[in-house]
Amino acid sequence: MNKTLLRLLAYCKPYTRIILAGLGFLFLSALAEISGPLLIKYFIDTRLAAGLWFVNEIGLFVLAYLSLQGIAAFSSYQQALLFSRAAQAIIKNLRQETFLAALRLPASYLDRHQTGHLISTIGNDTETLLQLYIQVIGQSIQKIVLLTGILGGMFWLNWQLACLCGLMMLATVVIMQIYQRCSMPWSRQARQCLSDLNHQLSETLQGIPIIQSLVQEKRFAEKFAVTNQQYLQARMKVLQLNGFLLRPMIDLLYIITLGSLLSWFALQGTSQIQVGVIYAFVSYMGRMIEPLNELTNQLTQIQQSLIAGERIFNLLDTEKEPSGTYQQPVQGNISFRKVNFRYQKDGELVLQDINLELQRGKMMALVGHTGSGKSTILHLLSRMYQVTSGDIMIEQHPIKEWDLKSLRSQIGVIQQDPFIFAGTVAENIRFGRTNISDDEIVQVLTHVQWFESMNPAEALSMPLQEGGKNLSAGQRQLLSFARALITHPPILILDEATANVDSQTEHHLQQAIASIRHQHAWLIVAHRLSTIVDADEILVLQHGKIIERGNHSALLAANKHYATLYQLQQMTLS
Ligand SMILES: Nc1ncnc2c1ncn2[C@@H]1O[C@H](COP(=O)(O)OP(=O)(O)OP(=O)(O)O)[C@@H](O)[C@H]1O
Repeated sequence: MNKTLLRLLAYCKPYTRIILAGLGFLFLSALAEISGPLLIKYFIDTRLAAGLWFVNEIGLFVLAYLSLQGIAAFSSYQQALLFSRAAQAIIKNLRQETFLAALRLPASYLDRHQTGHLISTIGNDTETLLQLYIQVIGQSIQKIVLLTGILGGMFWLNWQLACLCGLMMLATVVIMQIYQRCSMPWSRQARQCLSDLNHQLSETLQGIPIIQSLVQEKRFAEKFAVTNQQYLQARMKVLQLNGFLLRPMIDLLYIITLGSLLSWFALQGTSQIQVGVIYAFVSYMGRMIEPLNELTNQLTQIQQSLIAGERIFNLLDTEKEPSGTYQQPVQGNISFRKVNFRYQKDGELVLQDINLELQRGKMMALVGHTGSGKSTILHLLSRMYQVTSGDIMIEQHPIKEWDLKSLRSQIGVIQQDPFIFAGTVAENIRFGRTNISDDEIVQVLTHVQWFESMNPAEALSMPLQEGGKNLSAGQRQLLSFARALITHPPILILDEATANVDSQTEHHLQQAIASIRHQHAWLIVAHRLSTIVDADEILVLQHGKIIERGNHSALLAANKHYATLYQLQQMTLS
């Protein structure tokens, strides 16, 4: 059996009871369906053909037949209900598992995969699987049981004719296999197109302001239309294969079998074959075509689900970020030893031979041209990526041996463009850390000068829109400062953290930083050199290498790269 299918079926385990109850109803429904024609056959052969008409008996036969139909309908409804219940619960678990897996994806994975594709997997693919659980577990089993029962009933009536019908079913399975082979690539393409559509949608929605300001709506609409068309073509191809190959072939088989049966009956004459048998066979053939048709219809759906399952398992099987077990309160002692790093395995080295030492109470600044590798050093320290070679030591312990959660909770990161979640200011600062009190939040907001721009009484409960759209870029940075500072992490990483605030606010922030400077180890990236002149050490980076190091006055005295950069900025300012 298909590996993905087996793995998907394993998710049914916690719901074995519900599924078994569903199976019970399913067998009952199939039994009732199969018994109907046998009852009529018995009535025709033993009563009708023999001319025995007893009104009481006819009433009993009618009642029995109607009861069988009632049982079949009720059981069928119950089994559908039970299987749907199990399926919904399984999908809920699977969606949660996929979301959790997405939350733990390493940064390197996110670099290589588009967000829209992930949304598609968590949203669309799990929903597609719902059909698999309802149809495979529920309806397909029901149809297969029903077909097997019908075939059994046929064998009991006449084995030669039953063989003929069995051959028809065998031929149907072969046709289904061929169909599956032919349509699988198109089904796969359809899912990929759907995923691409989601990706384009998410990217476009995020970029609407820039698209509108550069008047690029038409180009984006055309790009979307191309993928949309490809999706339609792939879906149509599957439908065409279904309509032109699968359905006609099965219908043809059915007609041939039915024709053969009728010819057989005509040749044999009613003397040799009871009329009841003829009725039962024709009735069974009629009942056979419906589940066969439904099975073929479900085949496309099942195929889509298997592809969706493959995509979900690819996400679930993605290697998690490796984490060590070492845990200890961090003091703020950091060292980089001969660190080399590349983002992609076969990519260029982005950092080469990086050596640095930083202690609590000290401030180190990284400066250099755009793309010189400053942010990458910060990413490595917060263990978003692993070094290619060399070592990063925290408290004399290799960073790879640290427990990731413990390490990250002791590092505060303040970014240039921090992400703000929809919620209140207080919720964004607290960020799930329930031990933080409102007073502490007010304290930290005062510290970062937040109340300069907002009334303290309203600030905490102020609702923030998704991405902090109702805040200025500077306010978002202040909020990010508050979020990082509130837990007093021993290590603080600032990546262009004051780039968006005005000079006065920046001055206040500098004062705030100065007042707590001795409590943390600071690693700061700044383009505005005026903000880092009092750093204990400044590293100047170029093409991933440290080309100069020293404090501000030493670097000015050296009159090299840093001095030129500084003088250029001073000239621009004046
Ligand atoms: N996720 C990534 N995948 C691949 N390459 C990356 C990735 N992030 C950065 N790079 C590359 O690594 C190099 C260093 O980037 P980095 O962001 O560290 O530079 P930076 O000095 O911080 O630049 P800036 O001052 O513009 O922020 C650049 O060439 C960049 O293209």
